[in-house]
Amino acid sequence: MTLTIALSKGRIFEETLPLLAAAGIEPAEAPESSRKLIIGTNRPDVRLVIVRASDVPTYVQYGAADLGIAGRDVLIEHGGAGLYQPLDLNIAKCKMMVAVENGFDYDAAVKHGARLKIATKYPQIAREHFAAKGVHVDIIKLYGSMELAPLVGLADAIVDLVSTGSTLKANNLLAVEHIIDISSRLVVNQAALKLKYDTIQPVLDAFAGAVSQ
Ligand SMILES: Nc1ncnc2c1ncn2[C@@H]1O[C@H](COP(=O)(O)OP(=O)(O)OP(=O)(O)O)[C@@H](O)[C@H]1O
Ligand SMILES: O=P(O)(O)OC[C@H]1O[C@H](OP(=O)(O)OP(=O)(O)O)[C@H](O)[C@@H]1O
Repeated sequence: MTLTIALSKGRIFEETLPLLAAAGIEPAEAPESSRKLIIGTNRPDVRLVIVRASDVPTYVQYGAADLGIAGRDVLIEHGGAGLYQPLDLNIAKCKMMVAVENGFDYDAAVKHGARLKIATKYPQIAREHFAAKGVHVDIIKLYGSMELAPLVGLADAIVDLVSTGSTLKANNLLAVEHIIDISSRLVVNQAALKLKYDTIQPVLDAFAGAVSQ
């Protein structure tokens, strides 16, 4: 039975390579240099499909891929329906943060009960965070370049991923609140796990053994 693994290009693909190697899987091509969306491997029974990071849970949910690797951010926004999440892979690590333009008094705005405009690619995470704090917000959904929003008056604050902090710094922004730690997880289609148990379980075991703490 063929095993299909959904991955996104870039950091997740790169950081997944050692885990795949531990399971005896080597991609035949690198997605960065190939236009192909289905990539074979050294194992005739394993193929990779290359999709947008935020589409990985959808492919796995509907069984178009048996396994996938997705960030906790993406999984929370997706909701996780139909997905088994057996393993935190400890890769693509970063933090979900609230950030504002330098000089904006975030604490005062929150204290005064002002209604804040929040630009983000992660509306679910943002909504839950501010609801838990009892802060009223209008969420403005963006698909990228969130850092621009406070600089041009689109939003008071952003909810975005931060790793080194250099993107915030380059745009005169300051992180004011930590929401959650993010890393990527292995996701498995629940039906596939039963039907293809003999193929999937050794891959899960190999990944678990190769996760760095
Ligand atoms: N700067 C970062 N450092 C470490 N991990 C990150 C960083 N930015 C994002 N991530 C994590 O890596 C995952 C994949 O990020 P990537 O940049 O490949 O896709 P994306 O551009 O966020 O998604 P899409 O292409 O679907 O819009 C994210 O979902 C997140 O969990
Ligand atoms: O704190 P830093 O180390 O600067 O990382 C943070 C940046 O990383 C992510 O963008 P990414 O590099 O994935 O660019 P993209 O969203 O345009 O793919 C995220 O959206 C931030 O903009």
